[in-house]
Amino acid sequence: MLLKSRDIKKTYPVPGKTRKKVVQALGDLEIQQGARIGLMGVSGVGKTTLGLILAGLVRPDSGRVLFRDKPLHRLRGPQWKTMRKSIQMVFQHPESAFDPRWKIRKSLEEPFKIHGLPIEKSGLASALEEMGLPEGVLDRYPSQLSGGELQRAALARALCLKPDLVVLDEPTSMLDPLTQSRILAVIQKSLKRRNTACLFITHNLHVAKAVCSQCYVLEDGRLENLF
Ligand SMILES: Nc1ncnc2c1ncn2[C@@H]1O[C@H](COP(=O)(O)OP(=O)(O)OP(=O)(O)O)[C@@H](O)[C@H]1O
Repeated sequence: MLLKSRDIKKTYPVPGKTRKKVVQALGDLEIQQGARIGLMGVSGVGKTTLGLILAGLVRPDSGRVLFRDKPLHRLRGPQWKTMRKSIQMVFQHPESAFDPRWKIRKSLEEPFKIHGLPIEKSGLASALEEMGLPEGVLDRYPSQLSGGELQRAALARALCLKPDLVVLDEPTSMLDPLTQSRILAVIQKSLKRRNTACLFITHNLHVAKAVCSQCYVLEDGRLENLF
């Protein structure tokens, strides 16, 4: 098993109130190597929170996340670094995922530097090209790209690291329907080629059915199998 979570609970402070906001994902969620798993649920139910926890970016207050059968949030040193490279997340709001002071090239190169991997210049350009973006995008700042272009640059950045799992949080929400269907096809091809698993967070049942072989719904703090 690549990743497994059980009975996740996370609380957030609410400004001006003593009672905290509780986000729960009770039950099991399992992701096998190469699987395409959907996650649906109404707005505010906690899908992004669960995605962040599964990607190792937020620590739950209670519950368990196992990455390759080891407690994810207890990994340290080289094991933590390996997990950080193996699990990538593409955020719903791509502008928050790019440093506004950096050109796209630096943002795409940075993860390679962090993980001590060689940077293939042509690799970056072809990752962008795969997402329908010209190489010239590398020399632009995030503010010089549209929301949809940034979203595609974020997908290129995550996938060119060849992760084992990518958490995609509404990764095509800013794209027009035509580009959306093209990019969804590209995402699926890329996942299949590298046997990359994905957790696909979406509000769109048609998209979930097109992309995923299995889909969970988070409802009233419980994970249920939708299909
Ligand atoms: N950093 C935070 N601080 C305080 N509250 C937060 C924080 N992040 C999320 N929340 C709250 O936790 C709840 C779950 O948020 P989350 O973004 O996980 O939901 P979601 O299902 O992804 O929603 P959407 O479909 O609208 O993106 C919401 O009520 C939200 O306001």
